[in-house]
Amino acid sequence: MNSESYFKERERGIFEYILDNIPDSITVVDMEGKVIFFNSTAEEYFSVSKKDIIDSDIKEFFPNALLLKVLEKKISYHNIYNNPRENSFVVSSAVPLHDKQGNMIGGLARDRDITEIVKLSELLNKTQHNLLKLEKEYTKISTSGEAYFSKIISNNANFIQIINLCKNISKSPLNILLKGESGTGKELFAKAIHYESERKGKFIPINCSAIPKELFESELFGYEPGAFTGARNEGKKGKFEEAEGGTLFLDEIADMPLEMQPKLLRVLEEGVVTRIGGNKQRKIDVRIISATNKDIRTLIKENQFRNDLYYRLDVFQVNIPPLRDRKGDIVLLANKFLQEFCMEQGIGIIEIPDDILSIFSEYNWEGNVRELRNVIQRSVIYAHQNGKDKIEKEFLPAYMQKIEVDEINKVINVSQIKHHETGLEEYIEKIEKRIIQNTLRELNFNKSEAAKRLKIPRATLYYKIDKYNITMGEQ
Ligand SMILES: Nc1ncnc2c1ncn2[C@@H]1O[C@H](COP(=O)(O)OP(=O)(O)OP(=O)(O)O)[C@@H](O)[C@H]1O
Repeated sequence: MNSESYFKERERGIFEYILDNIPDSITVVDMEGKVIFFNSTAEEYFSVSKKDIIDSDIKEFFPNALLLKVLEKKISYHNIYNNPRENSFVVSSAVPLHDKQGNMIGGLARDRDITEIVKLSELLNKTQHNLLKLEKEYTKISTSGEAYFSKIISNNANFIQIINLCKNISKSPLNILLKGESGTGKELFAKAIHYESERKGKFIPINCSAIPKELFESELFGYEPGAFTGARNEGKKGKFEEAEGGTLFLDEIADMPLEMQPKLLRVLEEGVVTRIGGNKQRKIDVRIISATNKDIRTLIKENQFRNDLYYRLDVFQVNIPPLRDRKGDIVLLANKFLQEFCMEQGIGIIEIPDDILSIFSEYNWEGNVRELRNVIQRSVIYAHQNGKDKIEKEFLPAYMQKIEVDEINKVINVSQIKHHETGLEEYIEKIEKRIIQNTLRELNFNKSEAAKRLKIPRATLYYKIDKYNITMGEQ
């Protein structure tokens, strides 16, 4: 072999090596359809060996090969989807080959295996389908009564009783009056009762203190086309109609204008509404849950609220206690909100140290759970911005920072102390022992100084040191 043909042969070797190692299959045919090149990837794709196919007619192996069309029509084909074998998918392109003078001398086909992509896309379709199913399930569950009641958390026995009571009455058609300070969770209760009731219609909330007096009637009962200037041409459904088959939540009911009250009473008594400007009576099946933080009986005495309406609304009364009367819930709720916000912000859990919990349990919480939620949200943001993993006093609102915490509260979280398995006496003795030990240690085990500090006779101190088996000196 002369040197020129040696180099040509070598070049061809390198060229073949490259083509054998690309992820696409390559097939080259001459004008008669004889296979003159078939790379290793093609061998794998089509399970045909080079030695069998080279110099053979491509028709014998692939009667529908795209290359046959190229030879016949002398044009290129690009990205043709092909399924040559079961469970095997390729995208093929085939082009004519020309010599330097522009004469067609054969064709080249390139096939890209997309089996994995097709399988992944099938998997994605299946996953999307399942996700859709799960989304539907989730919507069903998350709007169920159980889901709503599980949002109301408490470890206060009285409060838990109230939750259970509400669950029990939710399926009855009784109108309910929820009484409680602002932010105690009245709306949360109203929603939970509605969803637990399994009433088919919607839950429609309306805040009586937020609607201008003049618009009240049209908001509640709706209006017919052209009922008044500024009315919509097509008329409008009122909240009663929107809540058909469901629940109408009248929040801040005490703020219902006096002149509206007899109209509401009539609807409740007759079970029909008539839109403003119309005379068609529409039968309605709506359960009313109302809520107030005012004492309606006082308003009745002051002629600000109608007695007869009050009795229609207050068929069943639920009193929701303020947060300050269920101190144990403060820690529980604070931690729940903390977790929620940290998750929402995508940050690690921030701790609420005991001294902050002591401030929380000392504070009056006029704004109840809503205020607690806001304080936690604000503190988490400040802690995160300052790169802290704990809530510090300065992250609290200024009015809370001023709160002086009771001495015992500082050491132990009083609101957390409850029945202890050792029994009261033994528990108190443990605390007493710890106080004596700490005082002695602080005073370098000087007993007479410790007795003075603890304001007990020396003999009593000796007795207790003996009783509790307190060792003198650092351990
Ligand atoms: N026991 C509870 N458990 C969990 N979250 C609660 C609880 N009570 C109230 N919340 C939350 O506190 C916030 C205030 O509750 P809600 O709006 O129901 O109070 P409200 O009594 O209706 O207030 P207002 O009288 O001002 O309308 C809401 O974010 C609610 O989810």
